[in-house]
Amino acid sequence: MAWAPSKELMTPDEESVHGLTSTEVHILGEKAIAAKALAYCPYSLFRVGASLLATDGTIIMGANVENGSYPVGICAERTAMSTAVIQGYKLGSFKAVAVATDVTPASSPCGMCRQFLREFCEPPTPILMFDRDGKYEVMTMGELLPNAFGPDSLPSRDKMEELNKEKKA
Ligand SMILES: O=c1ccn([C@H]2C[C@H](O)[C@@H](CO)O2)c(=O)[nH]1
Ligand SMILES: [Zn+2]
Repeated sequence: MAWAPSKELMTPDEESVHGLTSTEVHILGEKAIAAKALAYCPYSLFRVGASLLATDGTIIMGANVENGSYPVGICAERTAMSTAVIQGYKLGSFKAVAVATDVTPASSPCGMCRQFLREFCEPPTPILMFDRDGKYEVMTMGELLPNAFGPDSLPSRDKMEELNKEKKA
C-alpha cells in the first residue's frame, strides 16, 4: 500500500514528537519507506528500510542485505549507521532513527541493532518504527536498550591497566 501520512504526521510544524518537528518525522518516514525498496532480501522476503536524521539535516539511508549463508546478512539499521559513520557522523550527530517494514504492527530493531545504534545514539534519541501503512510508533534508544553497555562503559586503557595490576597484586 502506498504510504500516506498518519494523523501524527499532519500536526502543525511547531508541534514535535520527542523534539522532532512534524516535517522531520515526515521526511524520516518517507526515506525509511523508500529505503525498503533497496533491500536485498531474497531469503526472508522481509524488506527493512532505515533512515537517520543527522543534526546537520542530512538523511542517511540503509536497507537489509542478506546472504546465501544466512547469518552473514546485515540489518537495515546497521547498513544505515555504518554508511553514516564512514561519512564522519558520530555520537551526538543523530537527531533520530527511523525503520520501516511491510508489517503491522510495526517491527522494532533487533537486539544486535539496538546495541549497534547505541554506540552512536544517546539514550534520549527517538527511534521511529513505521508499519506497512506508514503509521509509526516511537520509543527512545534508552527505552529500547535500557542500562546499556555504551561507549562510555569501557574505562580508559590506562585505567584498565591500573585495575589489572591491582587485581594481579
Ligand atoms: O531490526 C531488524 C530486524 C530484521 N532485519 C532484517 C534482517 C533480515 O534480512 C530480515 C529478516 O530477519 O530482516 C532488519 O533489517 N532489521
Ligand atoms: Zn537488526
